Amino acid sequence: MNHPKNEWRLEQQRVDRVIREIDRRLTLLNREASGVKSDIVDIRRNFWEDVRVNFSNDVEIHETVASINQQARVLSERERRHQSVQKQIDTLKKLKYSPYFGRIDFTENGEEKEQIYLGIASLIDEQNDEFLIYDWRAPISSLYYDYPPGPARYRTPAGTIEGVIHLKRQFLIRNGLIESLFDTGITIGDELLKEVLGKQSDSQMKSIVATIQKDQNRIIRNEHSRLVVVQGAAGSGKTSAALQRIAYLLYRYRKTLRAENILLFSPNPMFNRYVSTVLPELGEENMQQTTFQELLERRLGKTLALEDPFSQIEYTLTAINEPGYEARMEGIRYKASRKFMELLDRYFSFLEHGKLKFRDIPFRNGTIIPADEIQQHFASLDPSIPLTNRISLLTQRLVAELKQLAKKEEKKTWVEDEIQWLDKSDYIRADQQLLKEKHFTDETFDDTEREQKLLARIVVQKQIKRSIQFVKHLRYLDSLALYRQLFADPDFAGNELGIENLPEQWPAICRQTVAKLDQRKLFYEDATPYLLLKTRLEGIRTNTSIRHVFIDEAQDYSPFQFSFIKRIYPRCKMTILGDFNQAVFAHVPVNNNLNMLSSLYGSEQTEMFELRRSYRSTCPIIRFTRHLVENKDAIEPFERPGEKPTVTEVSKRADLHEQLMGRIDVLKKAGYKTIAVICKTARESRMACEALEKKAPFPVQQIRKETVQYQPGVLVIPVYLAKGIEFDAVIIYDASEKQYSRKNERKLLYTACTRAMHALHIYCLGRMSPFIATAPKDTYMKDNR
Ligand SMILES: Nc1ncnc2c1ncn2[C@@H]1O[C@H](COP(=O)(O)OP(=O)(O)OP(=O)(O)O)[C@@H](O)[C@H]1O
Repeated sequence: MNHPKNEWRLEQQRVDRVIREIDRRLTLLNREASGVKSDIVDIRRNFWEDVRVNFSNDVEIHETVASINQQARVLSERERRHQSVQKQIDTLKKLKYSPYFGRIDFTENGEEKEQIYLGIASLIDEQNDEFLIYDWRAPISSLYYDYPPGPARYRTPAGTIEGVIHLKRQFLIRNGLIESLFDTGITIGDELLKEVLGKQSDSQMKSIVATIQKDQNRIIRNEHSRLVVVQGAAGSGKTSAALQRIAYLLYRYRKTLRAENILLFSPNPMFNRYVSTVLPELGEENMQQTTFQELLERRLGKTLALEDPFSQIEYTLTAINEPGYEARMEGIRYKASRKFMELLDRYFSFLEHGKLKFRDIPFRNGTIIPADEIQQHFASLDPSIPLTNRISLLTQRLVAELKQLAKKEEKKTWVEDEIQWLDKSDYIRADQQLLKEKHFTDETFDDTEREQKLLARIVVQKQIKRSIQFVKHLRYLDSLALYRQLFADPDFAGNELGIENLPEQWPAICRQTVAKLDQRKLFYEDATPYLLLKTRLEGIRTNTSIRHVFIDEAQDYSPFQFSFIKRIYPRCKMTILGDFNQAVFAHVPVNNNLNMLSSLYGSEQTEMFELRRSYRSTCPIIRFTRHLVENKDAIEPFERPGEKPTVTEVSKRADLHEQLMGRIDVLKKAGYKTIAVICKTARESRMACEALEKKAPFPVQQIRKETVQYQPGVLVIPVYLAKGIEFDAVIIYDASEKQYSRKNERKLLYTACTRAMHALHIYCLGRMSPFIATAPKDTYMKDNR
């Protein structure tokens, strides 16, 4: 819609007025910040002068401690104030650059018309209490995202407010100047969105605050469900909605919720960095981020070498001709399935009525309580007591026994030898103890003997402490041996647990698992089931400080993994986002979907959302990529113009590399900032990178699983590491039928192609993949060389 010049001028005048107000505030806040800062410097410099220090007796010590605490409190109050002022300054600076992005004129029924301007934070004119800017998260702001002009309503804590929107205006303001201004009607084509999406990417994700879509807004503002599940097409804004939702929750619950109470599970370490600028852009601190692998490593400790998911996927894609491959694949799928969960349940019941496995309790270089003695103690406990309670009782008993045994040890000769190696501080401790007991007179025979006894106790305590810790941490319980027992005899599950329908290759799966465990290594697929068994026996260390968990790329998680996360964070709400068309891990069944997640908290506590419209790629790219999946109708393109993807078949690898170089050159000249050559595996990626590096007059970045950050430019990456990330231009290194024709490779190819924002070029060494061949011919341009 065109705007009369006058209208534009009036809006710019308002921007200028708001910026003057921001400047006034900034001057005041900067003054306050420097005052508080000099207070802090003064307090730090004079800390010890202002504290009264006297350690001459108990009363003085007490007063000294109180005085130090008082001074520390003053200091930390000033530091907090400084942080808060600094945060306000940072937000105001962002507002100064771009005060707002939207306006609605709204008449609440029975009230006067109001102009509402939306930005990343609220700003009130202190003279007349007028809202110059409304925070986009304020209740009234939802009108902007939810309705076109016409009747509209929004919810507030006090009830629903109804009225009419007369005008909905979008702005692009940079550096205080209005660059564009659109009024949106009911028409679909969203000019601002087109403009935003048409931009080049860099290596960091952006906030979508100005153009949040209605269906995304429902996810962002959901407050009632314990579990929010989002199934969304590639590029439909799942990650974006998740990050905006975090910002929303931080605003909505600002009195009780902090960024450190929110945890995001990311697909890989590079993704952590990729999304890390979104919340700061909105004036919020970043939530905590982790990967499931990090969680496993923290919980498993260093006792076992754990395979990572990328090594597992690399194996599944490259080891097809190796012996044992089929068994391992079947094992990966089975160990992630509900059937295996049932098997573990039965095994747990079996253990409740049978024997556990124990380790000897160590003391010095030997054993103080052998495993079979622990087994006897355990057998003597009443079997009707629940297993975990019996384990607690056993632990108490063992600790008591260790204390008894320690007394006996004090009399042994090794103790005398060790007394001479004690520290000076141990002698002082013994002397003080004697003094305290008021038995120390002059040098008497009795006192020397008492001192020897005390020193003997100190020697033994130092050693026995380790054994007691060993028991208290339940390391005497050999959970790994119990997990191993499941596989040690392939008939065990059938005969002892009554499990039918074991996988066809169960004996081979058992052999592989045992062989791995005996090397003190753990396949990735064993890690979560093993931890679940371990925690059911030993109890679980829960984390109650986390109140919201977000899981992105959730299609790659198994039911075991969701259960495990739920057990660790028992109090939290969860937001789970995924796309089953991008399930690239071998454990995910081909026809998987996220509906099964409703069983996690029950359907009444769960809300499911679907995002169909894909924003990342141009319309021609989406028209092509949606044919790579089976449910193409669940993907709708956003009308952004661009070139059709190209598909080129070449017969020789040398020609392929030649062609890639030519293509990269054209893309660079066209101004694309991030150009990714996407390979199927890390192995292919290494080879491609070496070949390109030899020819390229520019740097080529090879992305490995350890990579945490990439720079704009040319990069070579295996598809499973590109999850969640996007690039201006994507080149598929080799999409031939050799590479992508099995069922599970369809989703891999779809994931790779959907990383492209503006340009997609597919190369095939030989004939193209059947997944491409079945796409309508008019959705791509074919180029035969
Ligand atoms: N409402 C929106 N306004 C502007 N840009 C948007 C919007 N929604 C999504 N986008 C853009 O679309 C792209 C894809 O978004 P995002 O990465 O959040 O999608 P996704 O569903 O997580 O994708 P994938 O499943 O492929 O990882 C990003 O560049 C994002 O900024």
